[in-house]
Amino acid sequence: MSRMRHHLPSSCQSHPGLGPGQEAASVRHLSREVEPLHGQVRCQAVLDRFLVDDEVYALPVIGTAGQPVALIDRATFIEFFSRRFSRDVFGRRSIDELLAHPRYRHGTPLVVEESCTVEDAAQLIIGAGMRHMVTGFVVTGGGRYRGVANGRDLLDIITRRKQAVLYQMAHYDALTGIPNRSLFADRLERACLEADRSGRLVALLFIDVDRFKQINDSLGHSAGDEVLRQVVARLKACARQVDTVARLAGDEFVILMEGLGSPEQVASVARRIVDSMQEPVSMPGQALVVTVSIGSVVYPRDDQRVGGLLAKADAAMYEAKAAGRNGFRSYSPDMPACSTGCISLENALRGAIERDELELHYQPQVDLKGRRVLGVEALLRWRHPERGLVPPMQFIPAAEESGLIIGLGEWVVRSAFAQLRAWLDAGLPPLRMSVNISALQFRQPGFAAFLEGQLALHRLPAGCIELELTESVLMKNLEEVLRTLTDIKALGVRLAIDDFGTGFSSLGYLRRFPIDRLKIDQSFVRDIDTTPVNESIARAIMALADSLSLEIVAEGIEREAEADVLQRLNCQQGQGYLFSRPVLADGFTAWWQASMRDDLAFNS
Ligand SMILES: Nc1nc2c(ncn2[C@@H]2O[C@@H]3COP(=O)(O)O[C@H]4[C@@H](O)[C@H](n5cnc6c(=O)[nH]c(N)nc65)O[C@@H]4COP(=O)(O)O[C@H]3[C@H]2O)c(=O)[nH]1
Repeated sequence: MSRMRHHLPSSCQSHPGLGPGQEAASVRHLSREVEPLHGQVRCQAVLDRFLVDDEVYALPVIGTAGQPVALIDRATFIEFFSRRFSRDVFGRRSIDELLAHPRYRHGTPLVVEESCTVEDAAQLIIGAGMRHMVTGFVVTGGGRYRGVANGRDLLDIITRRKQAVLYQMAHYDALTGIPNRSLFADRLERACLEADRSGRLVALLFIDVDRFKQINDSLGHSAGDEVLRQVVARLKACARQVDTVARLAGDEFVILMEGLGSPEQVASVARRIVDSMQEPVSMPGQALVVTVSIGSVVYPRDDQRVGGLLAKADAAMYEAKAAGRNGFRSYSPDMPACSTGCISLENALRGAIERDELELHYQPQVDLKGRRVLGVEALLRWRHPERGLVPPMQFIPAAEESGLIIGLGEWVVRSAFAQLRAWLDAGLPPLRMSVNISALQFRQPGFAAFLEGQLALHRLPAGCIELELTESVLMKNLEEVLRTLTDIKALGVRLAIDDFGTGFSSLGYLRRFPIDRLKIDQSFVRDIDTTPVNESIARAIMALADSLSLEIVAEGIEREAEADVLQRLNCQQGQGYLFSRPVLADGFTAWWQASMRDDLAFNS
């Protein structure tokens, strides 16, 4: 039996795309030492090892010259062994005879040097055949056998790596490199919890660059960007090392100060910032004086609710602006709770259903080969009277925080079901409707009963409905989640995991939960034709879905080249702007009918 040896690519030691502080992980960390067996040993010994040690997923076989010649994986072996005839045959025969069995296809092992990076190992697996994702591979050090590694652990590491890059993108501001609003919100919450325990104070400084719009409009965006970068450098120089300097949006910054003994320290930092701005900002060919207005608030003195602090610091900042800019105000209760620029999203969202401001947009899911419509995803939009069409990511987090998502989510289910009924009544062919369900909605007692009622009300076959859940929904209270999933599944409704790969990606739950489909997150689909690590991840997810008999759909396909790669990887279903953007029901109906006519014309 021949053995495949793979040489370390030159890129092994470092890898592009890693975030700061991330080092290239090697497969050394993945290997488990498993004593190899010899080909002459009886199969009974293999079975004994698998039965005794739950953690062993594959056993290496060593040839006469001491080189690894095969891997016997648990799943295949146990399956063969437990067949009635095999129990006698394999129990008495040698491993060599087992490996000669035509149905035992996992003989040839993939051999990888322990210093190889996990990304390069993934590439090797792709080259050698995805079965190694299930069987694992042999790890050698200096050419000698060191252990075996599990393909799923490899996938886990690559996914976590990708998550770290996504984390950086999701939590840090790209222009200035400082924490963004989301990371700041997280740190603020933790700082206040700590203050409750320690009895110390937390302060927020809300900083707005004066007349920034004019700078941007007159000098251009790149000059505006440079001003913001230099302002950030000064804010950092004035803050203490332990403080968080974050960018909220545009020209709005915030400094979070924790562990304060008295509020006086806040004013002195604010004064230092105002003073530091006296030095002009140097731009190519000119020097520009930039000033800032600052408002501050102290927790718990000014507000005991974490959620109210930012609005109060903002209100204090507006007072500083109103007093002539280039100055500082600390919050006092006679200031309006919310500044003129601050619109309470939560209040505006309350009553959005009654005011008929919500809309569902529909985006098709197609079969990548024939481009026929297989299903449609309902996506929520809020048509705000002043702001226009608001995308869900701008209001769903607030709706989740306030609990409003439960009412909104029910509205989405009712409306999507009614739309599907309307399409069926209009004589259109049945299609699958996917609906996003938030964690809070999913955890509502009686959620499955609500679904059952809506299915009956709209006379829909349950198999036409698919709920899209994010991984985070599934990760808490596993037993309870499993009960709800089982109740929903009992109705016949399908279940999909949205944004697969970006969350916790615990492979354990995939096996436990009655999931039908995985949606490969769009961050892995983006530029898959030119980004090998995205291709590796998509391929690995596909192999995983295949081994667990799950359907798979790729989201966020924008270009033909991306669709081509996905098809080559055997992904059969896709969704994305390439086929259609999410549109209102009428727009979708027209698009759908046109695509059916094209199909007919093509086939006649
Ligand atoms: N760049 C790019 N984007 C594409 C492409 N194709 C689709 N998209 C966008 O990708 C998102 C896919 O939805 P999702 O992963 O379920 O992610 C959804 C979902 O998690 C959440 N959401 C939307 N509607 C609802 C809802 O009714 N209930 C709940 N709980 N969440 C919802 O908001 C997220 C964002 O929704 P949208 O803004 O509508 O953004 C949608 C869609 O417009 C493409 O080719 N390129």
